[in-house]
Amino acid sequence: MKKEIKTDIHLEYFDSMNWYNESSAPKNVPIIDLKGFNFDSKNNDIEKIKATIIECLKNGSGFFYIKNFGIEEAYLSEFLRVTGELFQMPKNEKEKLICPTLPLRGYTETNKENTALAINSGDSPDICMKYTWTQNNIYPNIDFKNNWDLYMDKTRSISRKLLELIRSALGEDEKNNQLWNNVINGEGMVRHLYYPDIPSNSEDPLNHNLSTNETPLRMGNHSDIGSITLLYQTPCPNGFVSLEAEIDDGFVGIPAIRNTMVVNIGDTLSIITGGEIKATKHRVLQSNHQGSERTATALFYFPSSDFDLKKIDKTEYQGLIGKINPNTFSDFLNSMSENYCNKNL
Ligand SMILES: O=C(O)CCC(=O)C(=O)O
Ligand SMILES: [Fe+2]
Repeated sequence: MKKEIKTDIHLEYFDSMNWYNESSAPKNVPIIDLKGFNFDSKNNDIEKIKATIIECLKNGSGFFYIKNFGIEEAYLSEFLRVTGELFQMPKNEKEKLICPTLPLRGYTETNKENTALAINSGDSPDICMKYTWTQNNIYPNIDFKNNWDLYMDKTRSISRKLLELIRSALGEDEKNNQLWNNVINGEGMVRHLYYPDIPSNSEDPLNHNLSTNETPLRMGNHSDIGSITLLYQTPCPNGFVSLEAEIDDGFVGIPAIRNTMVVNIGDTLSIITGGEIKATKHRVLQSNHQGSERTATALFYFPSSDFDLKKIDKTEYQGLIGKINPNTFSDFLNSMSENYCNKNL
């Protein structure tokens, strides 16, 4: 049955946001237009798109934008409105959506996770609230559920199609590579991150950056662990560019460009291609000034739960796996999730 989602209510608010335009995309981060794009047809555009993506993933930044990806802005604005309401709920109501058991899902309070620590690439708690959608979800109301189901369906299907393109561009056999099949027939996890306006010099108890001289961060430098990530970000009102990708030994700002999503590759895909394509690290900066509230909605696409880690040299995942010795990707993911919370806070 087709789900009806109300739209357009929130669009005016979108118009007032401080979006960047396409000319602000960094030079090594191409914007790929998927307009009218039929992922199945064999036309020139597909070849051009494949070539641009592969060049970017092999020799470029590993980050690209997509536009005209088939999700209406009116729907996205409604999705963000419904989701924003969750974060505005009273603390005790939000706490009812905290889920202590696996799989990782539901509401997560700010500073409770430490992405960088989880993958051994630093120690910097995530200064954002999160809400996660995967299986056996807990949610505030049916309107919310419908919006999130749809977001999951749409972004999962884009991810899958992009992965099919990448596989074909790499010349991989469509049938016989079981690891690739498990990657393509994967599962999604959607996480919405709400970064409150906590400038790096603020006395807010959630600001852990106050005493450090290093670059103030609200998420430490990391690569994603799945196969591909699609990120829909909204801009900071003060114009601050918060997301940065590590490109050629430096960090490059990835601004929120209206009507685009950011795409990057995770460790799993890098590993199964023998490092041929890269999982670019990235981090999220904290602003020195007020007006730095932002949101990011990530679809992490993971291989199917039976993706056989035994077929992969586990040293490839060293640093992530730690003491655990998982056989399948879902064991791996669950162990990562368990280790994810910053128990020192
Ligand atoms: O907030 C962002 O823009 C990026 C978040 C991110 O990298 C992640 O959750 O893995
Ligand atoms: Fe990430």
